[in-house]
Amino acid sequence: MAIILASASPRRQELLTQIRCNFTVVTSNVIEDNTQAVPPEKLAVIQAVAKARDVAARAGRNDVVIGADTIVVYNGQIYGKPADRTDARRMLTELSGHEHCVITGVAVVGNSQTWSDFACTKVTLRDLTDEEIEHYLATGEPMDKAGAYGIQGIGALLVANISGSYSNVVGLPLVTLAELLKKAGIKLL
Ligand SMILES: Cc1cn([C@H]2C[C@H](O)[C@@H](COP(=O)(O)OP(=O)(O)OP(=O)(O)O)O2)c(=O)[nH]c1=O
Repeated sequence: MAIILASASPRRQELLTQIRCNFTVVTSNVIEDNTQAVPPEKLAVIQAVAKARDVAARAGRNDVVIGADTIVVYNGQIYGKPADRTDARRMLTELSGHEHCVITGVAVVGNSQTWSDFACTKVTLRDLTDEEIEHYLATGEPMDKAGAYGIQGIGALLVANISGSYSNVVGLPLVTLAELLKKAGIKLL
């Protein structure tokens, strides 16, 4: 039995390493579509399940595959990874000074079964000046991150408040994941 992380995200790899989980990485070929007409929590779970199942189809029978999908939700809108710098600027301008939700769907696939769940963390960005947004864009950090910021990086300077799981914001809610892995017969602690 081996644990496979179906993710290209270095943050997810770091979080799994942090909890001393032995795993290998196989990236999925799933193309995300944040325009699907389903509630945001469901969208994140659907995409996490799709990523895990895509890799599970190519994995061994006894392997356990983890998939995840992170989105930001504010004012009824979904913010995924920005398309370009203009899109990142728009996201940061809209999120500035407001509380939003970071939702990560997680899926564990093993033994032809799927277990899935999501976590939701409330994050408030402080009021950002146009100059601060430009400086942050210039770091390049926003480009591969949902909502165009990374709480674990320079983006920490944008965050006024967080309520809920921190690892969820970084891309993998570890307590939620541990519960799913337990159902699949894997105890982390
Ligand atoms: C809000 C926020 C998001 N993120 C990241 C986590 C995710 O990697 C990314 C959202 O993109 P995802 O589509 O969830 O994941 P990904 O494309 O990076 O990787 P894969 O699909 O292969 O698993 O945003 C941070 O790193 N820090 C943050 O503070």
